[in-house]
Amino acid sequence: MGLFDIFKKKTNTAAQTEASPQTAPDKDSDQPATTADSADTLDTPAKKSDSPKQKPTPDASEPQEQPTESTSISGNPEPPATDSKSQTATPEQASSTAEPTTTTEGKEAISQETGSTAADTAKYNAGLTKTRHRLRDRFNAFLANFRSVDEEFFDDLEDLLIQSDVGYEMALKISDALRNEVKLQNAQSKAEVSRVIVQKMAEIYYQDSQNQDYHLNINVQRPLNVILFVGVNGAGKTTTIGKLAARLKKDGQKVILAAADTFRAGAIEQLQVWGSKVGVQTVAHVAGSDPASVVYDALQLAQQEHANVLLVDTAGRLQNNTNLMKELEKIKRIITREIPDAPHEVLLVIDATTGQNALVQAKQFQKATQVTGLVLAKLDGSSQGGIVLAINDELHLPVKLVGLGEQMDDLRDFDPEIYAQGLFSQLFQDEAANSHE
Ligand SMILES: Nc1nc2c(ncn2[C@@H]2O[C@H](COP(=O)(O)OP(=O)(O)OP(=O)(O)O)[C@@H](O)[C@H]2O)c(=O)[nH]1
Repeated sequence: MGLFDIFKKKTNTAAQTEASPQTAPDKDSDQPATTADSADTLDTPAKKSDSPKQKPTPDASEPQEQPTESTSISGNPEPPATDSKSQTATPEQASSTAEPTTTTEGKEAISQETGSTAADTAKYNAGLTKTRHRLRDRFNAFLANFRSVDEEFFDDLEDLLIQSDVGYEMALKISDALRNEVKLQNAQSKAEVSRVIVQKMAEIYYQDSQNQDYHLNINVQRPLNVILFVGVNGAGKTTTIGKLAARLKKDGQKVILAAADTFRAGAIEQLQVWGSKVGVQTVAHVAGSDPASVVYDALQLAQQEHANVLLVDTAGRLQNNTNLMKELEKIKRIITREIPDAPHEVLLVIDATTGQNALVQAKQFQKATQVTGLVLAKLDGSSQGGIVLAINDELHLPVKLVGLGEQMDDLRDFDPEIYAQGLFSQLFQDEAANSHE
């Protein structure tokens, strides 16, 4: 049975949950406290132009020197002194909301193919609703104008795919593959052509995904797993950490959080609130203190307490700020000095609603630091979830986790198969309907 048939079969059997996804709320309104803060912590880059076949170019401002910021980074190898200002929130302070929201997951049968439950599939399908509808609408509009399979057809298809955020390279790859396939299968009618398009998109996507390691590098045998979260302001780092902590704790892991986003007072509190909700300790210093010192203290505590996982939040930063990137390097140096094979993951959190900008950000962060994987947050509020295809294809960076809402239970491991199914399932249905024409 081919991939197309597997998808078709699954599409027929899976519950077609089309629940309206939660809308991503407005970005955290907390403002940085200092002017240096606002200069250093840049907003998400401007939206991409709609002009077709415009290959996305990185933000005009490539990495460049910035004026010295008030918190100078010493060139000396640390260690930062253990700070007496260090505060940790105890699990006992956890409120009655400490437990993750109850789901029926435990009762669900686990798919032998993907290891995911039917509840996961339904969650993905719901989260991908906006993306799927956008793709379907564009796809249908494109096919409504179908006359014949000629060069103009393939040009228009490339435009459609680029505008659907699958990425420039991926769009060309799909259209090239289709040229051959349409000839090979002698597809001429609208129904035949649409079937081949969907089939090929799913196949190319699936092939691409085969070379990626989607698994989070957490090894229970390791004395301590350290995961560093990076990304621009408001992407969803803190929320992802909170949700991941809840999941790991539920799995029996001892987790500690490090509030190394000392740039924004609100960010420290936000992480502490998550720590308290989940029932794990959060190591924090006062706002404005050296983030590397927070990480050092958190490493000490995690080792003393025999924690399994340390999740480190960092300040929202854009990669074109050299000082902030140096700060991130310093954090990494301290981690590696304490635990030579750490950090075990550097996860770049990107906001799925930003479409092509997510790809631009990922490219720039990849240049500046060794990102090992991506978290695609706010997939539920995005109509541009096809960006996963572009990121996979252009950066060869695996998406490891996806955020499908703001609640504790709204984080999932990235599952390429359910993702592709969620993205293409509606198109398959349409293709089936078309075939009756
Ligand atoms: N719908 C939805 N909202 C999300 C998701 N993840 C995060 N959010 C929301 O996005 C907003 C920003 O998330 P944060 O976790 O504060 O982002 P951050 O990257 O830590 O931001 P800074 O602390 O400013 O660097 C918050 O309102 C979150 O509730 C998600 O998967 N789905």
